[in-house]
Amino acid sequence: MKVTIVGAGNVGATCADAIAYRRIASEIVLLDIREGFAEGKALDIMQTQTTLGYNTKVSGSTNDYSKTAGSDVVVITSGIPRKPGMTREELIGINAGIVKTVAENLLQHSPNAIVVVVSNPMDTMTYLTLKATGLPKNRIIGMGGALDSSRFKCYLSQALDKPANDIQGMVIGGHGDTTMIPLTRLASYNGVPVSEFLSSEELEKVAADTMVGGATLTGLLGTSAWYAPGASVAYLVDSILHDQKKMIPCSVFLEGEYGQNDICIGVPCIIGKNGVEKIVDIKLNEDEKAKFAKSADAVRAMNADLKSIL
Ligand SMILES: NC(=O)C1=CN([C@@H]2O[C@H](COP(=O)(O)OP(=O)(O)OC[C@H]3O[C@@H](n4cnc5c(N)ncnc54)[C@H](O)[C@@H]3O)[C@@H](O)[C@H]2O)C=CC1
Ligand SMILES: O=C([O-])CC(=O)C(=O)O
Repeated sequence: MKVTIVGAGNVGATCADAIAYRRIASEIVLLDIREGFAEGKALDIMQTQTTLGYNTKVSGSTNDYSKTAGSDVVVITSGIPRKPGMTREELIGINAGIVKTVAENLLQHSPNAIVVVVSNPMDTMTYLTLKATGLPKNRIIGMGGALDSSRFKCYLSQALDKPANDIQGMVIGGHGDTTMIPLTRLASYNGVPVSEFLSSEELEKVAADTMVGGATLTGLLGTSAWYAPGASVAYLVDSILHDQKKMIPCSVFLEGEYGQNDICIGVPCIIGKNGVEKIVDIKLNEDEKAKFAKSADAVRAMNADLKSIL
């Protein structure tokens, strides 16, 4: 099984590393526009094979898409990350052109691939990829909810002082500082609602920290995060390639689900070999429904900026 990752920067290379050492794919191609960069990252990853004990083939390419031919999954991480004080939405001017060109190039060589979009503003870049390529909606998946949910569970585990893997929880809505919706009502500690252990003030703090999780890391690092983003992409690719049918919140095209149309936004999905196999329509309460509608309004307003490129 072959995976191509475009953008061999922080997120792309970390994701390649995780896919390789977890043996999720048999072959990985890293592609970047920067001369020699992807080749260097691929060689460095390949030199962990004997110490980490895997045989996945990892190669790099400087903008030669013929090397990506026949990929089962392609991941788009190319573009610029934000700097402290910026929003993800401010990246649209540069990233939209990059994502559109990269998606078109990838599909010329891998016409049957499932496309995972990571570049920000991710929901709008996912919508752009869908509109620009005309691919069926099940084959375009925006990665954001998997990451936001892992941050949500991390903050919950800290507040509860319990292991993160004993926590369940999901974040839906847009992948933005103000558009994410951590579903605190449905989060649990081994099946017991977290509200049994945390006060509403404590839960509100967990939700607020989750929403600005990416901005907090950007402030600390000077550029945006990569370990958890890379691992979240690997988790999603694993569910696709191994047909795991995991329920993962992903940014997907809605046609009536959650009361929305003509938009890509985060909702719980069953992810398997066909990409998005099902959108799970969970019952939201009135407050959650209102938050979702507001989040969709903000994502739709951002999509309007694509007029000049579509
Ligand atoms: N959806 C999500 O949850 C997340 C999204 N991101 C986004 O992912 C993107 C990448 O972030 P980083 O890896 O930290 O940035 P980075 O700057 O480390 O890497 C980006 C790479 O893209 C390459 N690139 C630029 N234009 C290209 C083109 N036309 N073709 C091929 N490669 C090209 C650059 O040379 C660079 O190596 C950013 O837009 C960031 O905001 C980052 C983390 C999480
Ligand atoms: O914060 C950013 O700009 C990158 C990103 O999407 C994340 O880490 O959630």
